Parts: sequence; structure tokens; C-alpha cells
Amino acid sequence: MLRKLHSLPGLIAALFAIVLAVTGAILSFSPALERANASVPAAGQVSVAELADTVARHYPGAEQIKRTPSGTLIVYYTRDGDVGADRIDPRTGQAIAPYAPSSFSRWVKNLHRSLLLDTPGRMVAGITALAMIVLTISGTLLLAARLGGWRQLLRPIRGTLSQRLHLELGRAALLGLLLSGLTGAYLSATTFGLAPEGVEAEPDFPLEVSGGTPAAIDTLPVLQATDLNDLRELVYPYPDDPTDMYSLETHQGAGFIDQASGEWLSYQPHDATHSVYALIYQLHTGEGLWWLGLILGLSALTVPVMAITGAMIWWKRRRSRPKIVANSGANAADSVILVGSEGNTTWGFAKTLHDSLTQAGHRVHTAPMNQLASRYRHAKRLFILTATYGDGDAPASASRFLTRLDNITDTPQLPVAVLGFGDQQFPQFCGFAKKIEASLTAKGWPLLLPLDTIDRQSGQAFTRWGNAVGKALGTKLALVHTPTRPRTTALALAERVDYGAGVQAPTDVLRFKAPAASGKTALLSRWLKRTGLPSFEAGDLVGILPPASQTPRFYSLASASTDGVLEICVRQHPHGLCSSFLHALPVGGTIDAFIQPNPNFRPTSGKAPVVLIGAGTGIGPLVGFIRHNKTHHPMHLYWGGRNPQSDFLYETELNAYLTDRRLTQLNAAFSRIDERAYVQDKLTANGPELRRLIDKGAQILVCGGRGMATSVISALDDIIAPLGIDVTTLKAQGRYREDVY
Ligand SMILES: Cc1cc2nc3c(=O)[nH]c(=O)nc-3n(C[C@H](O)[C@H](O)[C@H](O)COP(=O)(O)O)c2cc1C
Repeated sequence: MLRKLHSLPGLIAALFAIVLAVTGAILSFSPALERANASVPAAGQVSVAELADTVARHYPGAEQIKRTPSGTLIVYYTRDGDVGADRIDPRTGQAIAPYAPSSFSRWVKNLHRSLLLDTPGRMVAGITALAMIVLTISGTLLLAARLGGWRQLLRPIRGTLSQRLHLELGRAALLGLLLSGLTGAYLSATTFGLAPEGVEAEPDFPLEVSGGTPAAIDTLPVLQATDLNDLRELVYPYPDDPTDMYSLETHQGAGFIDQASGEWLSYQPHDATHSVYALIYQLHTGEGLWWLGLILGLSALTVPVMAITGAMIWWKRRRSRPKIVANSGANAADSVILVGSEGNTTWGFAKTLHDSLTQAGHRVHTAPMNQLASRYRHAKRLFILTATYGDGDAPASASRFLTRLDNITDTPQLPVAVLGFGDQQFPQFCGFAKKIEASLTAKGWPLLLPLDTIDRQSGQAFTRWGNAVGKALGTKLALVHTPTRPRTTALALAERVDYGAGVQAPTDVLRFKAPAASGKTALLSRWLKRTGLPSFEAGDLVGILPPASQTPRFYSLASASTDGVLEICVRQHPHGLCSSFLHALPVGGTIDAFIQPNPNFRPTSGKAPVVLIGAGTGIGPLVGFIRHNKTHHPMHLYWGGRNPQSDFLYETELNAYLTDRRLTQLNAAFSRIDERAYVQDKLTANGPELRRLIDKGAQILVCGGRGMATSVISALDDIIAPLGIDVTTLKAQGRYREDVY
């Protein structure tokens, strides 16, 4: 519901919001620009009397002085029968330059207020301002839910580039956009008479003046007592007309002043509605508050980026949710599948289960977890497939599940199997699935199968769970989940470096390039310096589809596309389909590959040191990070192999990086030599040094097998215990990232 409330107005209002935001940004920056050009005396330095006097001397035909909220002073005058206007210096009253209002800013203002369409345009602008309020509030609620609560609102944001851009910008611009939306909606309401416009009673027009000889301007008491910074407008009396008077408007009120006595003839202070209107106008435009104008302008500039990234996120989500065919009604089904998903990948698994059960002759109903019914009339089993978000929280399509469950008073005799989808890198791995199973068992629901979990959408783990489901149902259930085949690129093997033959761990560093183009295409590519490779960074993943398989195998990338090669490090597994294929691939042979971004596994920018830890082929992305460490950021590498004579991967490159200071320290451990050691032993041996680095805010990136990763966590927990923290804390702070397989 919240997501719909965010995406629907967002998509509809996007275009108008972009126009209003860009024009609003231009207008918001103008007070700061105007202020930078205006000379503004400090309070108490210049009185209106002094200014009016100097102006009258330089402009014998002066009619009016106006002060804009940003402090620019404009004098309107007649000279030799012609009218004119000049920008003037507040201290000398002399002309700085002729004044002509900018027709561009008038056009921008009209576009902003009414889209150049008068009343219908004003209505659209008002509705867009309301949509902006709905979007900022619903967006903030979604962000808080995604990050695991209000207190976590400043936590680092994970996700794809468009997600991070959308969320980071939204978080930064939140208050500015909310203020613009609220004040814009109020100003719109005033144009349609729905809110007071702040129009107030005019000061009484004096019927009589003292009629004495006009006094010198700089001696008039009211003008002497009015500071220049309070001035809005001063109108001079007609020359040589003793019955005329000065008219003065300040921030506090307005009235008429006698030419001879210099006292008020009538005065009307501004009332509360006027002051409220003026304040809201100021908060919307930033006029007179140049710093607020800058904040509002910068916030508004995020809107086009957020509109585009928001539309991209919406489209990706829509495209990635598979269509469930042959979906039985909730009361007709014998098997019910409820899905908790945010990014839609769990729906893909649910569809595989749905199709397999349907093929096995079952009537299956698949729905979001939020649609949990109090009763499924013919159901014999319930499957719950759910992801976890935030800090063990519900994904979008399951946010109301627990409340609905609480409202079910009779416990249905419906056996249930919960399958959690998550990521081991999060401290609350499959936390929500665990919560669901605990709540179901506490309410007395019978279990069809105990809770099982799937780490990072592992197809193999899902097949294993499918076998267990098949056994429980007494049918053979082959759950082969193939993610929709992504668009692949053909790449040709350009170079291979062999390691590890002597220690029974054949490992290859493989470098791929786009297959050689021919004729005009080759010339064009050379001229454009295009490599023909898709775009990627070291630490991203490449999915490779081995021949005769639809299931991609993922390898961490040791290069970035700017290096001109796609480099991976692959160990041959005895029966590994893809690793055997890659090890047998001749130079010039091609693969089908696609890139899966892995933006969370990267060194962060900033001054904090980076500790890279890996074993075996886990060195791949770590070497990529070091290769790109052109700014000589402190990087400490801990790596474990078997024997330095046989499988010291990247030995030559690493020594070169130590020499040119891209690598600060290299700690290699080998397990098949006399002084055998594993990478965790090296960590323990260097414990005090590591503790110092972590205390200084170091980020830790770990890549390699799960066994190694577990040993590394336990060694590091011991090392940092004296700091009063553990690896779980570092993970929660986003300072400990794993790429583990
Ligand atoms: C912002 C964010 C927070 C996550 N939090 C957790 C978590 O706390 N525990 C967990 O096991 N997985 C967590 N995950 C991983 C997802 O649960 C996992 O990728 C899941 O397969 C996504 O399924 P979906 O695409 O259907 O939403 C998180 C993922 C993201 C993007």
C-alpha cells in the first residue's frame, strides 16, 4: 500500500514535478545571486532618512525607493519627462546601474506558478505540490522500513546504483522538498481562496496634513527611526505640493508621513495573517533568506534525478515479477503459496514451485503474504517463501502478515513449510522467515517441514528444499529454478595464466576480451577507443553460462571494464561443469557472459584504511581493488594459499603494487609448507596491528570460501574484543563486507 502510494503519484506527477523543481531551483538560487551582488549595510548603519536624503540629492525627480527582500535598492524617477529606474548604492544613494526586471526570470516564475497555462496550470501546480508532500512522507516511511527503523535512518544504503542514488538523494533532500511541497501547496490554496492570502486593511488615507513648510528629509523623525533593512517601499510626495505626504511601508506596517512634522499621519501595523503569509512565502522562495534559497534550490535539483531513478526502479521491479499462470482461487486450491518479497526475486522461486506443484496435479494458489486469509477451505498445505529486509524485518509484500496472523483465532490444521530467502552477510540472516516460523508454531500451526533458508538465491539449495518437499508430499518434485536468462555478451579468451598444478589445485587467471571486430566496425571501435566489453567494476560478478546449461555460475571480477579485459580467477573443481569448461577453453574460445553488479562489495572512499582478506581464488576482486588504488589509500592484504612455489596467485603483480605503494602490506600464509599457516593465523599473529587499524575505522573486505570466512570471523572477534565490538557490529556499520561462496 505504502509502495503504491509512493510509486503511483510519483509516476503521474513526475513530469510536472520535474518542471516545477527545475524552475523552482532557478528561482531559489536567485536570492543568493542577488544577495551576492547587493551591498547590504549592517542593521543600525543607515536609516531610511539618510538614504531618502542622498537619493533626493542625486535624483531630483525621485518618486519611489523599493527594497527587494534580498537587499537590492531600486529608485524610480522622472528626468526631463522620461521615467527611469536605477539600482543604487545604499550608502551613497548613487546609481550602480540602470534597473530592468529580467524577462527570463518573469517567464520562469510564470512557468513555475502556472506552467504558462493560467488557472488550469495553477491547479496542476497545486496538485503537484500535494503529490510532492505525499511522495516525501511515503518515501521517508519506506526508507525507514528498508533501513530497519527510524533510528537507522542514517545507515549506509545498499542496492543498485539507481536505488542508492534515489535513496541517498531522497534522504539528503527530504526536509527541503517537504518544506517546498507544504509551502507550495499553501500558496496554491491561497490563489484559489482556500487559505488566507494575507491581504489586510490599508492604512487610512489622511484627510488633513499639517500644511507647514516641508522639513529637510534627513530630519524627519519617523524616517530617522526606520532602519534601512526594514524598508520595503518609500514614496516621495509630489514636489512643491504641501498637501501631499510620504508613504512608507516597512516589515512591520505601513502608513503616511507628514512632510513638515515627519510624524505618522496614519499607520497600520501588519496583522497576523499577513505575517503568516509573508513567512510562508519567504520559506517557499527563500527571498530574504538566501541560504534557505540555496538549500531549497539544491533539494529541488534532486527531483529530476529521483524521478528518473524512481521510474527505473519501478520498471525493473515490474519487469522482474513473473506472471503466475493457472493460479487457482484461494478456496479452491489444495496448496497455497504465500510470498514475501521486496525485489521480486522470491516470486521467481515461488513461480517455479507453483508450476512444479501444478504439473504434479495440484491446484495451487499463489499470493502475497499480505493476503493471508483466515481460512483456505480445501487447502492441505501452506508454503511461505519470504525474503528479509532491514534488520530482520518484513519485505513489502509481507508487512501486514503478522497482524493478519494475530487476528486468526482458530488455528487451522494446515501444515506449513517456511522457506527463508536472505543473505548471510546480514546479521539477521533470514530473520523475518525465522520470526514467521516462530509465530506460526507459537500459535500451534503444524509444520510440514522445519524452516529452511536460501542464501543469495542459491538454485542448488532450492532444489535440495524441493526434494524435501517432494518427500513430504510423496511425489517427486524437481525444483529447478532458472532465473530468467539474462542478455549475454560473447567474450573470447585472450590470455590464461596457470597456477596450482603442483598442489592439486589447478587454478587459472583468465582474461577475456570482446571477440575481434572486422572491417569498418573494428576501425570505428578503435577510433572510439571502445573495448566492446559491458561496463563493470572490480568486485562485480560475471555470470557465465556453460554449454548445455541454463544455470549461470558466478565469478568475482578481478578487473574493471576500463582495464580493457574481463579477468577472473577460477579453480578447477573435479566435477565442476563450468570450471572444467573454462579450464579447457583454448585461447580464442568464447563464453556467454553477463554482468551482475555487486555494489556492496567495494572499498569505500575516505581516509580509513582497507583490510583485504582472502584465500585461494578469493584474491581475484582484492587484486582488482589494489590495481585501481591509484591514490595510494592504505590497503593491507591477508591472503592464504597452499605453496608459494605453485599457487602464489598474482605474486609478480602484488610485489609490483608493493613497490609503487598501491599495496601497503602483503601478508601471505601457506598451508602446504613446513611453517604451515592459514590466513586466520596471520590475522591472529598481527592482532595488535589489526586492532589499531579497525579502531581507526578500517573497512574489511573478505572474499573466498565459507569455511575460511567463518574462521576469519572467529579470529577477528578475538582480536577486536578489547575494543568492545565484534564482527556483527562491524557488519551492521557496513564496515565488514563478504563475497563468500
Ligand atoms: C536493503 C536490504 C536489506 C536486506 N536485509 C537482509 C537481512 O536483514 N537479512 C537477510 O537474510 N537478508 C537481507 N537482505 C537480502 C534479501 O533478503 C535477499 O536478497 C532476498 O533474496 C531478496 O528477495 P526479494 O528480491 O524477493 O525481495 C537484504 C537485502 C537488501 C537489498
